[in-house]
Amino acid sequence: MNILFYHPTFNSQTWIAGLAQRLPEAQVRVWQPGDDAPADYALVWQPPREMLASRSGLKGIFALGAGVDAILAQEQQAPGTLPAGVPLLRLEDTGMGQQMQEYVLAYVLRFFRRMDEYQLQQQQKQWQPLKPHRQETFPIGIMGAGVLGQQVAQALVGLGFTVRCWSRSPKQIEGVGSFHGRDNLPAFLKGTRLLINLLPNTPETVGILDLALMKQLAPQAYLINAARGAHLKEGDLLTALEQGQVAAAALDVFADEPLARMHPFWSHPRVTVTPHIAAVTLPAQAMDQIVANIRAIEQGKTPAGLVDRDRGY
Ligand SMILES: NC(=O)C1=CN([C@@H]2O[C@H](COP(=O)(O)OP(=O)(O)OC[C@H]3O[C@@H](n4cnc5c(N)ncnc54)[C@H](OP(=O)(O)O)[C@@H]3O)[C@@H](O)[C@H]2O)C=CC1
Ligand SMILES: O=C(O)C(=O)CO
Repeated sequence: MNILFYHPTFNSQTWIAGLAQRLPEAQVRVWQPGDDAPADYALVWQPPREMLASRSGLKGIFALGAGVDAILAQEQQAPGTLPAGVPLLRLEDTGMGQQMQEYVLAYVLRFFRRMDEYQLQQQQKQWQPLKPHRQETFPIGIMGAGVLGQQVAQALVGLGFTVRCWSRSPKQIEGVGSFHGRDNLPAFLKGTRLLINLLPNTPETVGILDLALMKQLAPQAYLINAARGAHLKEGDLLTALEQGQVAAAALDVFADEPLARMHPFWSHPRVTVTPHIAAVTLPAQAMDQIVANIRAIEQGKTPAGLVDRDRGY
């Protein structure tokens, strides 16, 4: 069994050694330009087109992350990047669920306890208690109720918040209100005081976080975007902040990353910027899942994390 590995920044030796330990029967190699030797599986993130194009014999391509928008966009821009008919798989959780719970809870509590405003008051040496928000009037809405969204919802319910989620198909999540489909998006948004985005970036969801959507939220709403920058109309958020429709935002992802040094988000008093760190790929847990999936495929079983290329996630 031959396995190819390519990631622009990860330490490839960590992955080569970890895969060899988990799959001793495999020969694992880092792809180099010009390498067209046979391979059964490829583990990739932002692969150069030549790595996989017209490569025959692949039984699976593993994206080294949860979101596959980038690799699907590569295929759109350079057809053949992903050989047709080869299963594309993504990481499902592998430690990203807990990280996302931590990230989102940090900002939910920052906004719910008005710590963002106390931080601004401190800069003015202002000793001024503020009227606390109350959970009864602070409903939280999560866009995306998949692997990450559900874990975040359960953590928030555990803290006593009222939580609703929005997904493509109906969901049954204990203690969480469920809305699905575009027709029910207004009902999901109505009254939502804090909105969390955990959607995949697809042709249906790109640009979904625009001013029209923000205006459907409760006044002085909060936004946490930990999904993709492509979801957010950045200028619309600045307008919503200026108009008071949005009180504050925590953003982990941006239309262009790294965020340009001159971007207004860096200095905006009501915007918090983090450098796409909400939930990172953890090699050990990722390799455990990938190896389990390889073994499933070898045994003719259905692996976890299969991507529907047409659907985009
Ligand atoms: N900032 C960061 O560090 C990280 C960001 N991410 C981002 O988080 C995203 C979510 O990850 P994950 O939870 O694993 O993904 P999943 O595929 O498990 O969940 C996606 C959810 O979005 C819903 N959805 C998809 N399309 C639509 C639509 N058109 N309308 C309504 N709902 C829709 C799905 O609905 P249904 O269940 O009905 O199919 C599902 O509930 C990733 O795609 C990635 O972009 C992920 C990891 C880290
Ligand atoms: O896994 C993902 O999709 C991420 O955004 C982590 O970088």
